[in-house]
Amino acid sequence: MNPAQDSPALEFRDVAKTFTLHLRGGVQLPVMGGADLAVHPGECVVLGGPSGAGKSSLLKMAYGNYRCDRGRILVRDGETVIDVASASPREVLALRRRTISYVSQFLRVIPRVGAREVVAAAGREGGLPADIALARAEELLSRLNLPERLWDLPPATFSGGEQQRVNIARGLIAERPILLLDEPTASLDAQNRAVVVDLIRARQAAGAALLGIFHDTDVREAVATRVVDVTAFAQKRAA
Ligand SMILES: Nc1ncnc2c1ncn2[C@@H]1O[C@H](COP(=O)(O)OP(=O)(O)OP(=O)(O)O)[C@@H](O)[C@H]1O
Repeated sequence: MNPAQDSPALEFRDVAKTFTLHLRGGVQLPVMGGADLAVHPGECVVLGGPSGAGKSSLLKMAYGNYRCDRGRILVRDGETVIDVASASPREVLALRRRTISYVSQFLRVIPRVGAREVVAAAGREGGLPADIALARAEELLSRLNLPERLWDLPPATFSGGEQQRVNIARGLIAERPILLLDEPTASLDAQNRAVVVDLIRARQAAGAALLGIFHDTDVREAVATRVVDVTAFAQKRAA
């Protein structure tokens, strides 16, 4: 058996995070300490715990948006392992191109770029040839029921649910081995939630490692292979 199959795709080891509020006289806000969590290929680990417990912060640290104060965040990148906690910005950007996708609930809109191109561009950035990226963008947008009349319009004026579907297509088009999902179904109706559940399950069946936050109980039950309550990490934060 290939030992890489058994090793995690993503692993938090003894991770701690305290926010320092510089505009509030440097007030320290400890969020978590001693966070240990491993996500293997083919798993969909769902983060649980009350609002403010640190679920989104864990995802943002794994994506390199937030620094962690202590510990390691190990990402398997092909044959090597990269510690996001100590990686250079250049290494983090390379990981985002090759290895990790992050879907938040909000689309960062690019002015004047149409929805189809927003999605296709994400595919090209992930290494897909232009024609495949375009075809796959169209396939995803139609699967996600985004009306074709909207495909060439910039998503700035789209409804919350329409923007979220463009965002999901953007995050899924490149099929990277690790997928971070921060409430990707928050503004969706039942029909589109079901489509997203199918897309997530397909990525999981293909061997991707998924780590996500889903407040919707039905979605959570449909996709989770394991739920990890982050309250334990919050309890180990600095006093
Ligand atoms: N950029 C930031 N600056 C300061 N504090 C922050 C920042 N981001 C998060 N926090 C604080 O860290 C704590 C954890 O926030 P986080 O968003 O990770 O929680 P969560 O479990 O995802 O919550 P929710 O379920 O409400 O989305 C909160 O108290 C929040 O106020």
